[in-house]
Amino acid sequence: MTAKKRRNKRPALLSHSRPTVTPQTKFASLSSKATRNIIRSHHQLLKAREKAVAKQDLALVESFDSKIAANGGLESYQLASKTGQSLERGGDSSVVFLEWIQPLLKKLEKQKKQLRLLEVGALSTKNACSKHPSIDVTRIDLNSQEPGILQQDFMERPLPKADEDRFHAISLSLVLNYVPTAGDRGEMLRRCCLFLTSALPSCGVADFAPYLFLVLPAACVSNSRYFNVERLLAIMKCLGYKRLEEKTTNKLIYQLWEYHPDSCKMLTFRKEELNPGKTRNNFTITLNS
Ligand SMILES: C[S@@+](CC[C@H](N)C(=O)[O-])C[C@H]1O[C@@H](n2cnc3c(N)ncnc32)[C@H](O)[C@@H]1O
Repeated sequence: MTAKKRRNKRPALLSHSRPTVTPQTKFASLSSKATRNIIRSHHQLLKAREKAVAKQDLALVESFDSKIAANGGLESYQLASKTGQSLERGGDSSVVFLEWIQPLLKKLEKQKKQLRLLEVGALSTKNACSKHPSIDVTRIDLNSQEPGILQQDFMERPLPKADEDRFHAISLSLVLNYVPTAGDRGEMLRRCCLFLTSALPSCGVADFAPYLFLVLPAACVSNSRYFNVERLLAIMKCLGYKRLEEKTTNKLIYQLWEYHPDSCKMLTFRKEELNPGKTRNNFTITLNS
């Protein structure tokens, strides 16, 4: 086997989190590499910072903060991610969500009703779900890029007091992999349950169950030492989610889950080696019962 062929066989890295790029201009391919580098180093610095936080090493935390800032911080990371959303870089993930819920949207459209969607980690007010007349989108992000995006940490969003404050769907597109610790990722999935409602405005759909739209870099589930699709299914099942749809590309895995609160179970999932291998990444999600 030639060296080139061997290189091609190497498993994907987590940071290569965007779908394959159609060959464009020289400039586009250069900046695709640049955006990947920004995304990768931001993720690496965040993870290293989190380890320093766990060790309570304040000097080290500060040094990582300076490095993150020197790299352009969350702002540069968001710009790089936005470039990833552009058409020539694989596009807007909400298009996949819309395709999957098309039949429901048609019914809502006929009745002039709307689906309430919470988009966590929103970078734009102009993506496909924002343009759909039957979707009322609430957008939040740690760092708002536009007036239509509320600057808010989902983990600190006040819990709903009434059903009108809950949503028929939540989008977590490339957000969970941004969360630096495995336990916080599990808590984010659990917290989504508290914001979901099955009380859809009557539009001829019986037994509506709310949705969670999840997008992750494919390598999180296909090439992690501590995680795989079976583990994701087990965690989601125990939280009450049932998988409806799944699509995998070279770079991303998209999933549509339906939430059924009655099927929740209290189980613990710890970090454990599931796929040994030197070239694998360390992504995982843990859950405490
Ligand atoms: C890679 S970008 C994803 C953007 C977009 N959803 C997409 O699919 O391209 C991840 C975004 O999630 C946001 N984010 C991460 N954790 C969050 C949290 N706890 N609450 C709100 N936003 C969060 C980050 O600020 C960042 O802008």
